[in-house]
Order: sequence, then structure tokens, then C-alpha cells
Amino acid sequence: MAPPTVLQGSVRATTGSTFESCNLSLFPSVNEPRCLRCGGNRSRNSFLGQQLAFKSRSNPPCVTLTFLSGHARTPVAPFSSLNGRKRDGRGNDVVNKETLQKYQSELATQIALGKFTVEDSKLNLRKIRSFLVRFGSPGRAFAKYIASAERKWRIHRSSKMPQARGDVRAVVGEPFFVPLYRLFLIYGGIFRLTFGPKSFVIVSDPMVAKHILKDNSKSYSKGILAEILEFVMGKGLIPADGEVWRIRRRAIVPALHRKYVEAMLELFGQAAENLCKKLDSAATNGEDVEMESLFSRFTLDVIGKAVFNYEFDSLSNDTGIIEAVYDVLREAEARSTALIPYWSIPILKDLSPRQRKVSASLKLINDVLDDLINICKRMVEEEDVHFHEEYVNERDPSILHFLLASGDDVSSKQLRDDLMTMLIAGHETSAAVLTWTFYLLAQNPEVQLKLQREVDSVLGDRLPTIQDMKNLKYTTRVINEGLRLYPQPPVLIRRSLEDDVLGGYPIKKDEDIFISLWNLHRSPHHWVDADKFKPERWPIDGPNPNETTENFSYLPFGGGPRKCIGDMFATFETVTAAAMLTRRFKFELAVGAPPVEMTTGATIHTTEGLKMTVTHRTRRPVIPVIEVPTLTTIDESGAIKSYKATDASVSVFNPQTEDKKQNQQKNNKNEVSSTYT
Ligand code: HEM
Repeated sequence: MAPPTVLQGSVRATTGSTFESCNLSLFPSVNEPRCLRCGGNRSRNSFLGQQLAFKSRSNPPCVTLTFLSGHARTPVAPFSSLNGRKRDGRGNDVVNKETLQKYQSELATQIALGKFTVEDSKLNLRKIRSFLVRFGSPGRAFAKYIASAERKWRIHRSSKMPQARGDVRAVVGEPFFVPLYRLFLIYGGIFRLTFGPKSFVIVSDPMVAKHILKDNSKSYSKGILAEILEFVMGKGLIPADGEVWRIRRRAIVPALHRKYVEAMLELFGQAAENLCKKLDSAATNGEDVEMESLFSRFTLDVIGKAVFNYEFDSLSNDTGIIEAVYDVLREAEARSTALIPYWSIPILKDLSPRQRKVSASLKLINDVLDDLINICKRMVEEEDVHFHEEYVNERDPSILHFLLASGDDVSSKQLRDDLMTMLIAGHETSAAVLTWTFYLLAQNPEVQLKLQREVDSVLGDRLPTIQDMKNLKYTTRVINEGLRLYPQPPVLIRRSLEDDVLGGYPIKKDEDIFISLWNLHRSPHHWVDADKFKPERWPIDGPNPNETTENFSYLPFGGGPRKCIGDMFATFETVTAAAMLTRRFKFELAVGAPPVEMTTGATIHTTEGLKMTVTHRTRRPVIPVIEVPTLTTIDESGAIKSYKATDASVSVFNPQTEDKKQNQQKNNKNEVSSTYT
């Protein structure tokens, strides 16, 4: 079937309008668009500020309609920020009406000045085309040619991407993705944000995100991200582009096969046990705990073992290497939010104590990695390797061991870059997911209780197995929902390698693009109660939600060829931790602790930690039902008499009332044994 016709027009062309470029009346009403060509109902109707995308239900759709300009829609959903903004009684964020009104009036002025108005063609090409079709096939072909040329011309000439101009100070002081959300509600799914000479294209539209990440991914690189991370990841998988990326991805992805992930479950369970021990003593001593740093240590211990078989043991120790890892991580985050590339100023690089410390930390980590690579090489040499697709060394199931055993022909520097990349990619992300999910659980005790019930019935007191991962359905939904509200990272970065058209707007080569997962995941156009924590929004027996099932409205692990390689690993790791921790403890926000606010580096951190009160879960006392032996007789008159063993008295038994009593007792017993407080 032919691809859908793509039409563009102004929002002014409303109800029942006919588009001159396509000779089609398209919609009887903006609210209820229907394709008049095929009669199909809408399948997607998103009126994103300046953009209305409409696809008919036929597959493939016969028409896609995109508005390029017009009036912005009044934002309908509260924006969500935790940085000093008001919250309602349940901790949900509420709209800062004044700010929105200011933006709306600013936008109205810009619209009045004609900034977003598309100029219509003075020529009535529709009439010319109608005239041409009278001349048979050559006329029709010519009319078609004119229509297509006009479409291109319209895109080229009249499409003007909505622009937000800002003073950079306006976005300093709060995580940068928060003002981007406000701008998205006003300017729509794609707009340009300009600070002085620098401009970024901000994408919050699922279809545009899909185009960049999947359909035309070859035309985009990691851009600034690669520049920022070069000092620590070199040519590792996250910053790498082109041929290096292709070769390394092909070598590394097979290492995370099913058997490897299964082997990792034991590791997740052991690390979660260690964390439980820490919490045990805090709960016994009545001390509050700072969960963000504990989660960070938990995931560091996991990823060290999983990637290069290194025992950081950071939940129990504070060694120099752990400090070095954190130094480097903090530096990477500082660089990713810096307004100027201070690290490339030679004098700063050599004289600044912080930069010198970072260089020393990097050297320490690299030395440790080199040692680990050498140890592993020796192990592999001594081993009688029978390498196959699902190869796992029992003594050392790490990714490094798999790569060396596979005969991966790679320089030590590249291998080090890859290991470092996985260490960073798999550490802070998972820690942040756990931090924010537990923050949400503390605010939603009914969800925490439901989660605990599932864990009790699926796990009991066991360590989780791979089979349990299928059965911990609600726990998985809790993690899915945590990832929706707090995506890690909140923004994906790309740079265009050639000219392209995004959402109908032409963009040039070398444009910097931010795909806001924060906006996509909280878009009021795609989610009901977008800012509410509702694990139930995901059908419990449905597929695990991802970019494919949600058509790029939800992409916690990215999408397309550069999708996260550790998605299954991370899901099982966080599900295991959530299950094992909530099985033993109840989590509440500590009384008197500072408000939990966001700050950002590569992932979303809290500004002052996540202070929690952790208490042991206790079963309600089980009231035993004492079974007293009885002797029952029926006398000649038919009356039933029962004699209790301990009791000399004789009671006359009325079967009906006794049945009721027993049922009552049974119910009490069930309730007591299956409920935790
Ligand atoms: C909950 C935890 C995690 C989250 C939320 C997460 C998220 C993501 C996202 C969104 C991307 C795409 C980045 C982009 O397109 O620019 C990505 C890429 C990547 N992730 Fe993860 N990740 C997690 C855990 C892990 C783990 C455990 C590992 C390693 C074992 C890992 C390794 C990577 C790598 C190597 C890439 C780059 C892939 C490429 O460019 O080819 N991630 N991750």
C-alpha cells in the first residue's frame, strides 16, 4: 500500500476546511477528526501547541495531517516539578498558575505579531490542478508534480519552528528539564530554544523522537554528550559513533545473554541481602537512613561484579577506589550541566585542585581496570574454554570474562573504555530508579502495601529466581511507573549529521537536539493523570511496557539501534531490590527531613538525599485456634450432644450457630496470617 499522504496546514483552517494543496476535506471537527477519504476514526489526536497530528485508523493510515502553526493550546495538565514548587496534600505537584499565565500571554503576543502564522499561497494552485486533470494522464501527472512541489515549497518556505527565546538565568537554579516541560506545554512537541547565539531543538513528540532514534538514526550522533564524556568513557559505547560504535556494540551485546542475566539474579539477591543488613541495624536502633547513597552503593557493588568481577563492597567499606569512582562520576555530571567547557581551558586543567584530583582518580581507576583485565586474561588462558553463545564462567560470570573468552580482538584502551562506560551507565541509572521509586512508594502507602502482598505470596522468604521475575508482576509495574515519572536520564542528546525534516520543520546539519523523556513520559496528551504515580495504569498481565508497546511515548531505555543494552539486567536488578527490601521493611519519609527536591547531572538526583524511616514489618500476632477434641452423640430424641475433653460439662450443640462461629474463626485466621501491618 502507498505511504500515507502527509498534509500540512494552519490551525486557522478549522472545522470542515478544505486543504488547497491536497483537494481533500479532512475533518468535520477538530475535536473529533475523521478521515473523509477512508472514513476512519482518529487513532492519534494530539494537539501539541502548534501541532495537530492525526492518523486514520486504517493500517497503514491513508492520511497524516500535521498542523504547522496556529494557536497554542491552553495547557491542561499540571506541570510537575519538585523543586520548591507547591504540592497538594498528597505530595502531587500542582500548577503554578501565575507562571503559566505569563507564558500564555507571552505566546498570545507572539501569535498576534504573526510569529507563528504561516503565509498562505496567493496562487490558487488547486484550481490549476483541477484544470490540468482534465487532460488525461499527462495532465494528472503534471498536477501531481505541482502538488508535490508545492508541498515541498510550503515546508521550506512557510514552516517556522516555534521558538522560545530565553535568558539562560531563567533556567539556572532548577533542573533544566523542568523549565523545558513548561515550554513544551506552550510551544508544543517540537520547538527551538535559543540562548544568545546557541540554540537547541527540544523534542517532546513521540513521532519525532521515533524518527530521530529509530527511523533515521543514521543521521544523528551523540553530539555534545560524546564531547563531555570523552575524558572518562573515551570511545566507549555510550559516546561512540559510527564504525567504532557498530563494532563494539556487536561485540558487547551478546555478553548480556539470558543465562548471564539469570546468573546475575543471585548477585542481585546477595547485594540486596547486604543492604537489608544495613537497614536492619538502622531499624533496630531507630535511626533514619539516607537511601539515595545506599542505593548508589548497592548498584556500585552489583555493577562492579557484573561487569569486571570486582568486589567494591561499598556497602561495608569506604576505600580509595570507591572515592575515585564517585569523583569521576561527579565530574562527568558537573561537565554535563556546565554552561562553559571549563575543562578545556588549559590553565584550569593543570592548576585547579579539583581537576587534578579528577585526573588522579581516573588514573587510579584505570590502573585497577588494567589489573583486572590482566587477571582475567590469565584466567581465560588457564581455562579450557568451550566458548558458545550462552557462555558463562561459573567462577567469574562477568562481561569482561565473556569478552576475553570470546576472543574479542580489541586494544586494552578500548576494553577499558567499554568497561568504564558500563560501570557508569549501569550504576547511577539503577540507583536513581530505586531512589525515586522508593520516594514514590513512601508517598503512596497503599501501593507499598499491595507490593508487599505480592512479594509475600510470590517470594515468601526465598531469594528471587528468574521464574519469580515473571511472577512479580505488580513489583515490575511499580518499577515501570517509577521509570515513567523519573526517567534516567531525563533527556537524550543528539546532533544532526545532515539536513533533515523534524515534525514538518526543516533542520540543518549540526543542530543540537534534546529529546525530553521527562516531557514524553509526563505529556498530558498521552497520559491520563500524567503526574500521578499509578502502577495500575499498566495492565498487570500485559507485555512489559517499552518504546514499541507505547509507540515512543514511553522510552525508559531509549529506542532504536542505540537502545540500552542493560534493560533486562536493570529491570531484574531493581525488581529484586524493591521486592527484597519491601518484604522486610516499611519505608516512610523521615519526619523533619528536608523536602525531597531534584537536581540533575546525567540522572536525576535529590538535592539533599532521601532520608527515610525504615521499620521492620511485623506480622499481626496469629491468634491460635485451639482444636478441643469433642465427643458427639445423638440421643433417641435426635438431639445432638457434645462433650469437650477438658470440660466436664455437656453442651447442647446447635449446628447452625456453631457453623457460623467456626466460619468466623476461620476468616480471622486467614486475615491474620496473610496480612502484614
Ligand atoms: C535502570 C537502569 C538503566 C536505565 C534507566 C538506562 C537507560 C538507558 C538509556 C535511556 C539509554 C539510551 C541513551 C541514548 O539513546 O542516548 C541507555 C544506553 C545504554 N545503556 Fe543503559 N540504562 C540502565 C542500565 C544499564 C545497565 C545496567 C547497563 C550495562 C550493563 C547499561 C548500559 C548502557 C549502554 C552501554 C548504553 C549505550 C548503548 C549504545 O549507545 O549502543 N545501562 N541506557
